[in-house]
Amino acid sequence: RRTSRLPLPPGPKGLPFVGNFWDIPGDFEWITYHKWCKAFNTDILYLNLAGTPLIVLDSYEVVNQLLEKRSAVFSNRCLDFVSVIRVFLDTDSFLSSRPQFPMQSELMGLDFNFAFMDYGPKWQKHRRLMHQHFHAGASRLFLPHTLKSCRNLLTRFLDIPDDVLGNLRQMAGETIMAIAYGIQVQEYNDPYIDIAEKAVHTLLAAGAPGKYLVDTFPILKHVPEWMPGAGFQRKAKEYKTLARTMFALPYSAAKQNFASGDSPACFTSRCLESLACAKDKAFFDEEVIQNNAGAMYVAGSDTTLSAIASCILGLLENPQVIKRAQEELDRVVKPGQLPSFDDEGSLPYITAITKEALRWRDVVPTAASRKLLIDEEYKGYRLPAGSIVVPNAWAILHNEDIYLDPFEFNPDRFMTKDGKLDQAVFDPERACWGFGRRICPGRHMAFSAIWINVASMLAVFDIKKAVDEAGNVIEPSHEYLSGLVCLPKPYKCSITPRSKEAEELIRGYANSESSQD
Ligand code: HEM
Repeated sequence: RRTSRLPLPPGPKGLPFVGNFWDIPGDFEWITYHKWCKAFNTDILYLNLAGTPLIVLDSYEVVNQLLEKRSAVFSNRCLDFVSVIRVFLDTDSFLSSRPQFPMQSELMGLDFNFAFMDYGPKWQKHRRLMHQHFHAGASRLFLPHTLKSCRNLLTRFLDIPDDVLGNLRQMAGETIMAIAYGIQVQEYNDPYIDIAEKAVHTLLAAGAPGKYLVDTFPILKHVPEWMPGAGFQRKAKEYKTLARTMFALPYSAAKQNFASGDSPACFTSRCLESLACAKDKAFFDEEVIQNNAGAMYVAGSDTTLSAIASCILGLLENPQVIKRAQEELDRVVKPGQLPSFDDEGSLPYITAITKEALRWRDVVPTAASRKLLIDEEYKGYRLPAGSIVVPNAWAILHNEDIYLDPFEFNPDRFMTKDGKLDQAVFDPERACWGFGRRICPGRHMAFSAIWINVASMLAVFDIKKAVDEAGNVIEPSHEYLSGLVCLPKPYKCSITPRSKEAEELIRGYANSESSQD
């Protein structure tokens, strides 16, 4: 009752009925959210999406208070009757649910992807299994797969130096197919990667709140497919088939390999093995394994590709960073060898570059939205139950009070004068993987993949801006595709071996691998 008398957070005034629906841009909306926050001098913004409240959290402080430290917020009011009930009912989940958009959950039938699932026992089952295999220690068991596809990437850059995004996409797909299913994909036109790519792009396209009109006006879900303007119904049907095939096809191949005893160590084989154990049977089943493996491709392929592609863009603009990184690599990595994960502690500058890439062009700028389950209060404002809550990670990672010149790619910001990682600087990993209970469970694996690929590419390649036939430098456009995951548009650059020895090193590795196969 008390909360209902409080004012809503500030925000632009909307029109009757539609509210701010037409004010929110379809692309890069997090930039507009941040501008509004500045204009209203607030870090918590209220928008009205034709009746559905949308709340933007624009600073680390507010995100931390609401999504991470809820227990602290509650301990301030520990005698409050409602708080006590919440603790008993585990409504600690009050901001851990996802908004359910009719396009995704009902029409596309994506409830089997746990990244989109509502908080509850079903989500917990999925999350627990994923955590078991991907926490900091466990995910190290998959590093050999990550290393192998990284080294294959180096060979691809020798053979097709122009196709930056294509090569990175193949590397990311190869890594996940090996880790999730133990499948070694084909070098070109792999059927598993092809179907997964199609499905992922359609899923991510439907991921942003309000992308489809039916998300704002759910009544439209009853419009029949044949009606003019019902294109979304046909799209949804097409996506549903794609996504289901993507989840089922590689899983059944992995299961067959497991049954024939021909399965390399991977997530699926490990889970199937432990399913034989009665204790594990109680908390997961085959459906959970299949859903988790499929979610890995959806959540882990374009994200990893985007981070490395952005990193290359940052390096192209800053040749001095490449020079400093190569000096470090030449000092640490023994001649005739490629970087390995054992070198991580001795290559702080490569770690700084990886962190800067994750900060500079934040891959998931609005993390992933949440649904507020109960009326809440923050700094004297009322946050109504049912609100879509958008944590603006981009605003945190580009906050001038935290980072000097936040739009510059500058890994040196993470280094101390004596060449160590500066622990005093706000770590972008506190925002780029999301927050609280829904924080990215693949973050350890993803960080390792980005780190080893950046280290290895810099160790053996010179990376420069491309030059056209007349000798003019081709400036990369720095254009991005906006979406739940932000991806750079294809760009040109020059990636050439640093020396004859570097080329031989890459080829030598590829030859030794193929003789082992
Ligand atoms: C650069 C790479 C990556 C980035 C930037 C990234 C970022 C994120 C973010 C921001 C979220 C939303 C968190 C939230 O709601 O607060 C998320 C969720 C998720 N990520 Fe990642 N991710 C990456 C790679 C991966 C990889 C490699 C995997 C799998 C192996 C993965 C699996 C997931 C899953 C399953 C979720 C949903 C978690 C849930 O809803 O409980 N991600 N990720």
